[in-house]
Order: sequence, then structure tokens, then C-alpha cells
Amino acid sequence: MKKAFLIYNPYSGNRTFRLKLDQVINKLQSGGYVVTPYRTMSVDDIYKCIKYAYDHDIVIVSGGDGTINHVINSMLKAGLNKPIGIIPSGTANDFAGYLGIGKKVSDACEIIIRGNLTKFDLGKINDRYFINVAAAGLLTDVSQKIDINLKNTLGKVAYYLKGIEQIPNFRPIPVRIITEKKVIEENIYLFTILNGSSAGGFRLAPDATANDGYLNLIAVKQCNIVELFNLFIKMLKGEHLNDENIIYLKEKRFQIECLENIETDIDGEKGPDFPLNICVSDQKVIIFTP
Ligand SMILES: Nc1ncnc2c1ncn2[C@@H]1O[C@H](COP(=O)(O)OP(=O)(O)OP(=O)(O)O)[C@@H](O)[C@H]1O
Repeated sequence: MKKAFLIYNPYSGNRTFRLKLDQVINKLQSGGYVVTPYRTMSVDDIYKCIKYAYDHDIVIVSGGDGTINHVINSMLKAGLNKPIGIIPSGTANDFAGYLGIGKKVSDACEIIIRGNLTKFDLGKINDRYFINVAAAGLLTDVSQKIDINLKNTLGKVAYYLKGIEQIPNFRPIPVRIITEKKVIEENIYLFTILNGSSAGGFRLAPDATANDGYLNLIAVKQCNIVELFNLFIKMLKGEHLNDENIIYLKEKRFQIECLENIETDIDGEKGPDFPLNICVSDQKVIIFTP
């Protein structure tokens, strides 16, 4: 039998993963894995527990994008390069959704048992890594600001409600975006740099592939409310990339400066301060895929 170290965040999503633990162990055990479950007590604990994964063949993470982010960061810090299985149990589960891993735990376990592995890029932002998205500005820190109980009960709807609550605070931020080819100075409402294709449930980069060696920057320029509304409708249809109020760049490296003290967000967790040096990392991750 092979050995799997299963890290689960009991507070991800609607907090029901613990009720499915027996089913998960049963399924994985029948598929040839001895499972060591580890219940994280806090974010710090994710970094502490990773040492127990050394003598395992694979690491499985159950949580949302934030938990996946911390598990990957902790593995890289520990020099651990083992295949990662994902059992989505978060609220948005953007990266799992991008991979085509659904919320049904038996299906997620089946994907691990089948053993199909794919290598993926990682984004690096200053000294941290992200698997799905780095962002700043309007709406991008919704998942950090939201009350965990509201998120647990309302799921993704809570993100949208919190987003609507932020609308009166709409204000542009002056940024300088530097790539190898150009420098753009612009007042923007938000930017997202995606490795995967969606953030907060929105398919912002419909054509993104997370193993092409590139990151996709999508920024919304300052515009009037009518233009913003039209843009929102286009975003829902995935037709926004050519809009005149969108900056869309596909690059290996970005430097982003902002004189204002704006919070950044990586995979739904608090990110580093400006200036930001963002690039496709040389480090890759190997993930079980459908
Ligand atoms: N015991 C714990 N272990 C790890 N993280 C915890 C714990 N309790 C609360 N958290 C919080 O859970 C957050 C991570 O949640 P995660 O991203 O996995 O789920 P989610 O936010 O519901 O899903 P998504 O990011 O996909 O919308 C972290 O920001 C962390 O602060």
C-alpha cells in the first residue's frame, strides 16, 4: 500500500468535510492508500504539520483555494516535492474547478486513485507562491474580509453580498505596471493576475492554462458606472477581454507599483505589500488531475 498524508482544514467551506472523513478513508484505502489524516488547528499549523508528510508518497489537501495555497507554500519551504491530491471543500474552489475536480468527495478520491498526474506552474509574488490568483483593489479582498460564519452558511453568495457592500467604496487606484515590453500607468479599480482561469467564481481569464509558462493580468480601468455595468455583463459571458476598459496582458513577469496602501490578496489570503514582483516560478507542482 502507498501512504497518503491528508491535510484538512475543518473550517473550509460549509465545514462538513469532517463528516465525510470515513467515506474518504474507505475509498482511498480500497484504492491502495494508507491514509494519515491531519486536522489543521490554524494556518501556522499547516506549516508545522508538513514535516509529517516526508515519509508519505503523496499529500492530499482538503480545503479551499486558501488552504491549497498554504499547503503548497509549506511544501516548497520544506523542500517537499510530492504529488498533491485535491479534495475541494472550500467556498469558491476556483483552482479545483479549473482542474475539473468537483465537490463530490468520492469523485475527487477516484481521481487520486486513478493516478493521472499533471505538472503546473506556480506564480511567485515577492517571496510567496500562488496557485490560482494574485490580486488587489475593489472586490479582490472580499474573501479575506468576510465573516467566516457568513461564508460557511451562505457559501459563494456571501462573496457576492460582501462585494455589493463594497460598491459605495469604489475608488480608482493609481498603479504602474511594468513588463519586459511596456510600462503602463493607469488608474484602475482592480487587477488580477491569474494562473488558473477564474477568481471568486468569475471566469476572468477564459483561455488561461496553468501550465503554459505564462500568467494573465486582467485589470479594470477607471470608467463610468454605465461602462462598468456593461463590462460586468461581458464578464459574466466571458467576452470582456477586448473591452476598451480592460488591460489584458499575458507575460512571464510583472512588476506592479502603487503609492497607496492597498491590501493584496493571494488565493483568497492576505498577500504582501507593494511593490509587487510577480513571475512564473521555476518551481512546479505535480497534481492529480481527471
Ligand atoms: N483550523 C484551521 N486551519 C486552517 N485554516 C483555518 C483554520 N480555521 C480557520 N482557518 C481559515 O481558513 C481560511 C482558508 O479557508 P479556505 O480557503 O480553505 O476555504 P474557503 O475560504 O471556504 O474556500 P475558497 O478560498 O475556495 O473560497 C484561512 O484564511 C484560515 O484563516
